[in-house]
Amino acid sequence: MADILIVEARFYAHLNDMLVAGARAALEAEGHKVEVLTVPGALEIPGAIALAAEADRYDGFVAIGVVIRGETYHFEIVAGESARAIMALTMDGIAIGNGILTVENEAQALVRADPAQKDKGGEAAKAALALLALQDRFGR
Ligand SMILES: Nc1c(NC[C@H](O)[C@H](O)[C@H](O)CO)[nH]c(=O)[nH]c1=O
Ligand SMILES: CC(=O)[C@@H](O)COP(=O)(O)O
Repeated sequence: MADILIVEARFYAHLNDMLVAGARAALEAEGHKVEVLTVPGALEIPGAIALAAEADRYDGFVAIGVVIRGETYHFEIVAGESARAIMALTMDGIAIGNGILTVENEAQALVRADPAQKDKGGEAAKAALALLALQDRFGR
């Protein structure tokens, strides 16, 4: 049994609820313990994971959020920098599944967030578990 922290950016609450539900279901189906930490936006997710990882209480993390393209370059910053920083933490050996959607519109997000459709929250949770299994395999 692993202790997993879901870090969710509640920028689009109704979409996040679906993503978190999918992630939680995938983790609890395999008997893992789940906590949820909420931050304002996707840009805060990597910093929150870095802080939580220092506390040494969690085996792995699932990043949950939705970034929808607006009118300005802000989309590129939020989508790209959150992914870049999560990847940097992953390369430091922290098991993170990235479930931050980066989409053109809400319709794309709905299909991907819905656990009964593309279930990207559940997919991210399974990715975190896959990295944890690799840590076990390689003795980290
Ligand atoms: N536009 C979106 C944001 N923007 C907010 C940033 O993530 C951040 O909270 C702010 O710049 C303060 O540091 N966040 C999302 O999660 N989704 C968006 O579409
Ligand atoms: C992440 C975004 O692109 C969006 O929320 C910001 O919208 P805008 O570029 O229209 O300010």
